Amino acid sequence: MIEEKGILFILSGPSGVGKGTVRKSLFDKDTDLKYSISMTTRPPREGEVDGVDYFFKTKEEFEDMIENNKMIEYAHYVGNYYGTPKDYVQKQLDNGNDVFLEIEVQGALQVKENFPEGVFVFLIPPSLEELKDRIISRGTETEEKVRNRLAAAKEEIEMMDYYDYVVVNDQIDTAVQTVQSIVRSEHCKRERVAIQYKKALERDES
Ligand SMILES: Nc1ncnc2c1ncn2[C@@H]1O[C@H](COP(=O)(O)OP(=O)(O)OP(=O)(O)O)[C@@H](O)[C@H]1O
Ligand SMILES: Nc1nc2c(ncn2[C@@H]2O[C@H](COP(=O)(O)O)[C@@H](O)[C@H]2O)c(=O)[nH]1
Repeated sequence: MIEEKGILFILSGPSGVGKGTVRKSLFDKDTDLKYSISMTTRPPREGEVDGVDYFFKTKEEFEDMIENNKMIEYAHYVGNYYGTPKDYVQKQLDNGNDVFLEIEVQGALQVKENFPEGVFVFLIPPSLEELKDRIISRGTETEEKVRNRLAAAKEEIEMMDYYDYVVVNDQIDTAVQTVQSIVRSEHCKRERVAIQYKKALERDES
């Protein structure tokens, strides 16, 4: 009997490109995916709920998780820690469920080392001007933070070659459909491989 593990999908890209917007819209359509809620030391924004948007932790709590090897990846991004707790992701994958991470680039590259079979999707903005407008119009960051996030964005965009897919988030509906097609086609691909593998085993046994 072959245990079929779930697929790990990683959506990454610069701050403000629309990762959260795309992910929420995708989850409205694709209920089979499991979203891994990240942990962070940044304070909650207005309307954000602990355990829904993030697990909000103190620096000490976060560092304790790191020391106890309980994170799949983590990054220190523009003044705060962000990371993916290990237990939930591992359990879902072991149960055959597909898991979706929405994380920044340093973390995605760590995941690639430990889960090279993951599917890595990079979201890019139509232009840097549009990226700046999106971060500013969201209204969540101070001027200094916008500057820091844009500086990080320029370095992050250079890393897109490490990803399996690059999707331009110009029109939101098109970007969501593209990510949904990637999820579906990767799923079909793995199912096909599993079927071929089972057939090969059956042939060997007979
Ligand atoms: N295709 C799009 N066209 C225009 N505006 C968009 C588009 N996609 C997202 N936005 C807007 O851009 C802003 C940033 O989007 P969002 O918060 O989803 O980005 P993000 O990549 O998740 O950011 P962060 O990494 O900082 O969490 C939001 O105000 C969102 O409504
Ligand atoms: N490496 C990780 N990055 C993460 C994780 N969760 C979110 N993020 C990314 O951090 C930045 C900033 O997020 P914000 O909510 O303060 O705007 C953004 O790019 C997120 O995608 C994580 O678990 N690991």
